[in-house]
Amino acid sequence: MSRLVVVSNRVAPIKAGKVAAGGLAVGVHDALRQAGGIWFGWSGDVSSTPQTNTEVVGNITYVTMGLTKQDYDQYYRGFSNATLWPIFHYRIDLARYNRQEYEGYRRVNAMLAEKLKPLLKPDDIIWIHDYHLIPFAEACRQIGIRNRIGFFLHIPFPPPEILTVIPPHNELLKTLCFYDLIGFQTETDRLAFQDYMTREVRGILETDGSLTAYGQNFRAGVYPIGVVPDEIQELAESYRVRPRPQRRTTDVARKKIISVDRLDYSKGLLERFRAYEAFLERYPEHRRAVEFIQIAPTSRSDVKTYQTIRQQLESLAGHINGWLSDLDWTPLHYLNKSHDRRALMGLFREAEIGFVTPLRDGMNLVAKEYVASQDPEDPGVLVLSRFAGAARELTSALIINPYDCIGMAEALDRAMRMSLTERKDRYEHMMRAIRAADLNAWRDNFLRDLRAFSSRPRAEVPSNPLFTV
Ligand SMILES: O=P(O)(O)OC[C@H]1O[C@H](O[C@H]2O[C@H](CO)[C@@H](O)[C@H](O)[C@H]2O)[C@H](O)[C@@H](O)[C@@H]1O
Ligand SMILES: O=c1ccn([C@@H]2O[C@H](COP(=O)(O)OP(=O)(O)O)[C@@H](O)[C@H]2O)c(=O)[nH]1
Repeated sequence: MSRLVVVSNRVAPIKAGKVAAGGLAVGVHDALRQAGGIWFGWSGDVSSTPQTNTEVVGNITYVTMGLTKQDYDQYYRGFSNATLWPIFHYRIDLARYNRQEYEGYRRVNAMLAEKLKPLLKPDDIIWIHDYHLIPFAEACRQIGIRNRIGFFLHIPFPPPEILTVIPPHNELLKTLCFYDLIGFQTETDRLAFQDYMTREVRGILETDGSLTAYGQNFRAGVYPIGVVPDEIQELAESYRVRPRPQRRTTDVARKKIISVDRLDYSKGLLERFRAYEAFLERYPEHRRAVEFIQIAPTSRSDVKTYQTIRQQLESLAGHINGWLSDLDWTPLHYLNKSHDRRALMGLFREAEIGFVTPLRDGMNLVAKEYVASQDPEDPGVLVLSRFAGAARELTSALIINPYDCIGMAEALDRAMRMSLTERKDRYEHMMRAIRAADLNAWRDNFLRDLRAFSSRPRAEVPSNPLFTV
């Protein structure tokens, strides 16, 4: 069997016990642990003399490299997270474009491809992850790498009307055509991509389902990322059996609502806080009977839009607690610290309601983790945004629209009152969906299709001196 080489901007922490907040790191790590191979990407270090580091842990060889400050600013902070991220999450209002940043993004992709080349064997399968690395395959082809290369987009793919806001959208999307297989989280994302390729650049949808555009023939498919439900169950249970601090006899048993997200404007945190406030206003009978725990580790905190949302959240959390708290009741616990997986799964199991309300999200693994952590005999209720990729599979959650504040408040009230029978019915239905599309299925289906779509002669790739290192 050919070796798997994974390339992603973010590589999960190599040291055991360190927290990887972010679905890509969690999902890819689990997938590589099964198959073994190389994981190649950014170390997270920024310095004037970037180092390459190789470390072997079990069956995974981690090859990570630092970035210069200029590369980091242009490639990661700039084009990836201030242009692509907001636009791919339908937030044109938060996006900006800078031509130097785009050139830096292309340059870093070319540099990474050069660094990867000497590590490759001819029959390696290369699996590239996410929006930071859209031009990676083209950069590989330009330097003569002939291996099969697949790409998985973890975030949504916007409709052409939104995508074309990116000034070099044509040039950028052309580079995607150098992959053999392109994977999306949902059918909506795949269709938006197909729409762009056929309407915008007059690509052809072939009778075998493949696409031809810019002289390249490639495939696009849907591979929803999943979790490993049994492992999550075990983590959640083992957390619960740990001794708990003695409760005071006067302590009230309160229901818990839990949310866990990177602190990102795409996650709908402001709307969620406002909905919780509306819920306590409209249903005063629930006051003191509930507490909301929001875990939101800071993310990309040197990008302006992330600093703004953080300030807004601090102010709103202070406002809610200021007007509602009592000496013996804090309605909202807002924590910026990241937590390890065991603790999170334990907290999910203890919470009666999982409140997952992104404005737009590729998948949202937290939604699946919340369900998989539950006690099957007494499961909690998932309240889930229709705009999370996970809503396509978890149709038995209480589906809400995160732009509808009162609708979310009503869903919380319904979740608080839901009977055990209904909770179990919904839980069992969701668990069937989670098991049917678990993490192994995600990895196996993608790699099966990539292997099946065998290498074939490709059109010549003219090398572009601007992006050659
Ligand atoms: O690497 P960072 O800039 O710190 O950000 C963390 C990751 O965030 C995004 O995760 C996405 O992938 C998840 C798993 O497929 C998916 O459930 C979620 O909806 C996405 O937002 C990002 O796509 C990753 O590249 C980042 O590493
Ligand atoms: O303090 C934290 C916060 C989050 N996570 C994990 O980070 C992932 C977040 O993935 P998701 O798909 O929900 O969103 P993303 O952050 O990738 O956009 C999930 O596996 C969480 O359990 C974690 O381990 N510790």
